[in-house]
Amino acid sequence: METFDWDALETEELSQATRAAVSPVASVEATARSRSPSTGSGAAGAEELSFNAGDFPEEDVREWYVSYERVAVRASPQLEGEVLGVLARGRVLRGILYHWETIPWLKVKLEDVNGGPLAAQEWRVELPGAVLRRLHGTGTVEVKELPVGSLLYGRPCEDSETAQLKTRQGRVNRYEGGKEVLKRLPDRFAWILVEADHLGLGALLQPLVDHCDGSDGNHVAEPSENLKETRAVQLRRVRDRGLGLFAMQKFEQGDCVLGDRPFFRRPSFAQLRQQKLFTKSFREKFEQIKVPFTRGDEVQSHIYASASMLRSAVSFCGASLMAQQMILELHHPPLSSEHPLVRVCGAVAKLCRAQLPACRDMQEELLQRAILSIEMNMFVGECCFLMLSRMNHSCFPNVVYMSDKKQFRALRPIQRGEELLHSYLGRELLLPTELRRRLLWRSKCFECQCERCVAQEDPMRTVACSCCAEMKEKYQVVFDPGIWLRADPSLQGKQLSFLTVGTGLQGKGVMKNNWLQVEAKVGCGWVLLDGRSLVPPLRHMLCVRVDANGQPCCDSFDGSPLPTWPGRRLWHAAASQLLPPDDVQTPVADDETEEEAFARDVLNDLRLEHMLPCAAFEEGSARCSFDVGTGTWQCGSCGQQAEASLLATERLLGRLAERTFFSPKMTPALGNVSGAAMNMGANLKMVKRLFVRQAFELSGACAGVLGHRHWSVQWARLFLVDLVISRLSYGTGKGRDLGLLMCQALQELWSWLKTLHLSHDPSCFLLTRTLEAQRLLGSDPDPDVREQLQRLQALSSSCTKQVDILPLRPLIIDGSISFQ
Ligand SMILES: C[S@@+](CC[C@H](N)C(=O)[O-])C[C@H]1O[C@@H](n2cnc3c(N)ncnc32)[C@H](O)[C@@H]1O
Repeated sequence: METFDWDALETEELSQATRAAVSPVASVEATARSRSPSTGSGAAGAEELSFNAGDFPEEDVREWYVSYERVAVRASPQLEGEVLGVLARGRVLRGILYHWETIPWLKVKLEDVNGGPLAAQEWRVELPGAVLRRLHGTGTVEVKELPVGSLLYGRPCEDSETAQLKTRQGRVNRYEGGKEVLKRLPDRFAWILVEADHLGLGALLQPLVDHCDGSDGNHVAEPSENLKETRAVQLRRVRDRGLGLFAMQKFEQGDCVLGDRPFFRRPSFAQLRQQKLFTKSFREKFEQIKVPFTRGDEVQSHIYASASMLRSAVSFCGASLMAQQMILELHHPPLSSEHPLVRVCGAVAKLCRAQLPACRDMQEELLQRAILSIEMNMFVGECCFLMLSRMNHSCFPNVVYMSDKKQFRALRPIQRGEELLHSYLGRELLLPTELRRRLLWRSKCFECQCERCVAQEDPMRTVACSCCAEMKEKYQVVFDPGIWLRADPSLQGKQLSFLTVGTGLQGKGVMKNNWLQVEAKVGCGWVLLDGRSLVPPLRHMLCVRVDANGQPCCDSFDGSPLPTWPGRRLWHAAASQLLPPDDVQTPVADDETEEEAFARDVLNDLRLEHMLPCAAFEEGSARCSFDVGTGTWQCGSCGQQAEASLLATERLLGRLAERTFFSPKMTPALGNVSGAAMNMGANLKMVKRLFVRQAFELSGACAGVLGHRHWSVQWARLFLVDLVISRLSYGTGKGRDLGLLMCQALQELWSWLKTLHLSHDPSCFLLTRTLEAQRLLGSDPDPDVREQLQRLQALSSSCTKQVDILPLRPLIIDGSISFQ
């Protein structure tokens, strides 16, 4: 789509504005008087139109916004009035409504609409001695002396030792010998036609109304009666959120709700690098910018200055005046905010201004606000919009942004009066509430209050019910020659029967200090599970869990889960298929980082009693839902609460999962990547073997402690799918077995996403992978593979994908392919 050329417009507009501004003020008044102002009737009851400078009573000023594509700002309230500027749809203005021969006009301060804090103002030379100077090398040269009474158009520039006025022609000192040489003239006013029904255009401006959601008994705001809304979308003020966009008509799923043209594009870092702006000393100082970020009782981290902030600073300074003003008008936190991002942007602005010639002339505070504003309002594709940027966020959005078309489409039917909400998050939508809110607070400085974030239950944190599964759990006596079945859970308990090694037992779901209540052929009673709890300890398990086929799932020596335990089975199989045997078995790698060592310790220390029973992994096993308010899990089937200690374990595993699956660590580039490898796609990432092994161990721990429905396990599955797709595409591998693992993981992911009732169809996250899996395995004659493919086909053919939220990540394991 073509971008509107704001620069071209501004040149034209500014030259006209300059002409108007330097012409005598009286000429505007004369024009107005000639149209018999006494015929007008102001919105606030003004009987006469007056264009005198001071006539702008604050009590009559209201907020408006431009609802037509573009509107002209004129020197007088008449269609022939000189055009001083053009405003785009979405601009918000403060002005007073007047009627001029029944036609409504809005009176605005010219400075407000034509540059805002950056606007050039009108100045007059008051005393002799004003000299226009041009910059020359490191100093200035005198151009000419300006006679008393000359009018100038420019902006004060306070950064030099002497206060100056910066005009297009050069600079003029504002004070000489302590006296004011230049005097600023009062504000000028301009006019904008509010409604153009008589021209067949309808409303051009709309009053900015407050939105009432009805919760306080008020009606949902409707368009003003006088000014009928002709647009499908309206801008309103929303409590605690600034502005927001609202539907003025019904939309069906898939309808285009709103499109816009970007007014600003941020250049890529490569483009900036070409300008050789950044010196070594700049870089060093830049890299030191960081501010601590703490939230609640979470571990403290830092917010660092980012390269995108630099790009914002430089591109803002190089943007047209109009674009600069529009950026500053977009929503951003006040500079008084305590949010660390505000301080980081302040430090970046200060550094840029001090060290980059491109930013030297910009006021520090404006630059800080600009960087913040761009951070808050940037869209995919590095664009800023006027209208689209007013859309608020929800983790349960009703519209989705299509970056190729630069428009929003309805994700579901939308009613008239509903707020239009899109998600600022992409794949992060698949994170639990706590993490989503943290991310939004960190990057966009607000506490999300959407229905997903304030819901009592967080389905992302659903875990398997250990109690229910325990009821179905099977055990086997492994201690030779056998153990006693006792009437009570104690060594003093009456001996009921001797159970010989190999005896099968059915768990009753009750465990007390390592004593398990069981049902044996001979009757009910208690057995001790772990011999290590005896005094002196036996250093051996007495009974271990067995799966549905009677196969032991735990090591008979220390009770640790075997690869056959359902919690680990998939991940052990994945590691064996994708990693060389040495990597699966080696306990500690030489090049282990501190972070990796920490993760290993966490996994080793995981308490065995948290490990779920085998039955927890069976189809349809009971689940515990997470209550966000109390931080507890409760089973929907047996009503039992999970152990309180599970919360800390789940948080720890979640933190590791976030680091591991959400932002997989990449191995630094390994030598030269040959042309053949380049064909594999620009985003090919290489992951360390050790990292993959640990990731699978973590996957097993997450699944084994939390069950198959927890978000961390889903991210582990996505990681597995991406690894397998990459392996089947680019490397060598046992295609059939890997293919089966991938198909199963994909199906589980589809079924999980369906249970979440998200706004987006599961295909927005999974279709690319599913189609890729079908393509890669399409020619495999194996009947098991064909059956899996048919299931995937059924999923992919019945979906309504609108966007690709989670693009495929080609992840190559270090050493698994050759670049020769
Ligand atoms: C891109 S702007 C959206 C439009 C903005 N409300 C305005 O007045 O222009 C993003 C900012 O809007 C606010 N915001 C957006 N969604 C919100 C939400 N769900 N809850 C609270 N504030 C929100 C935040 O201050 C955020 O930084």
